Amino acid sequence: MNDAMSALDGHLSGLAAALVPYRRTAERLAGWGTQLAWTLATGGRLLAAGNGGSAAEAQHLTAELVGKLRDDREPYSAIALHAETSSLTAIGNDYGYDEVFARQVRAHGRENDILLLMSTSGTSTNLLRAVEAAREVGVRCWAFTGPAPNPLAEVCDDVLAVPSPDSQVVQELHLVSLHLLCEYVDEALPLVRQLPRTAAPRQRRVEFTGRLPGGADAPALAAAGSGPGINRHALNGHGANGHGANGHGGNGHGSSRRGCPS
Ligand SMILES: O=C(CO)[C@@H](O)[C@H](O)[C@H](O)[C@H](O)COP(=O)(O)O
Repeated sequence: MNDAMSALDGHLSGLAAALVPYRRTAERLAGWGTQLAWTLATGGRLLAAGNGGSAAEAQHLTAELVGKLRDDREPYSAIALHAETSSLTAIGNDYGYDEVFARQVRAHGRENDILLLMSTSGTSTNLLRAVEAAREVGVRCWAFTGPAPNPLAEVCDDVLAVPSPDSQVVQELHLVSLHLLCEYVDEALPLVRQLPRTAAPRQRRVEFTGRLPGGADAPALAAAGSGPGINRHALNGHGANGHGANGHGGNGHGSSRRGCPS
């Protein structure tokens, strides 16, 4: 057997060995698809990031959502953070490479958004910092990683950990996973479009302690029934908005799940 053939056989046998355990862990993608469809259909956004080969995968995913997977549908908001080259280089230059995603999460992330991080090792510091930033702004975190346990898997809300010791195989199954995720999003969209739109699009959580522009304060509005579950910690800078109140306060962990059909 020549070298080319042994590389071929070695690679394919590594891929084949990972498929059965991958099949089990990938079952979670159907639920992720429903949650992501709900997020996107209610004005939320997907933020995605990775380094190197995983950056290309993250960018592939956002392209499927902003464009389309297969059939025509409305475009959805999805940003690959590493592809923001001027922001990436400026933040890297001014704050260090560990901050390149975290600062963008603080800038773009809103409640009801999802951050999907891709990493073969699960140890990249800039991704771990991005999770910390997501906690601050109430964005839910998912990760595609290599084998668990790993640090990124530990800190995210959910993880798809590809059970292969080969980072190339991990990346290849991440590509399968992002395609599946988009398939599940497209499947779920007709269903979630029928649900009441309870989320406020693009709303940043802001601590609010003073009076509203109209003169009333938040507890008075809540007592008057201005919005079910109104939460003064979830008010935006323009006054009360009952749609943005989730009743979870500032826990930063999955607080964007209000009404989500998970
Ligand atoms: O594509 C590959 C290896 O397959 C490389 O470019 C790889 O993505 C880079 O070394 C990354 O920096 C690895 O980061 P991570 O996957 O461990 O988070």
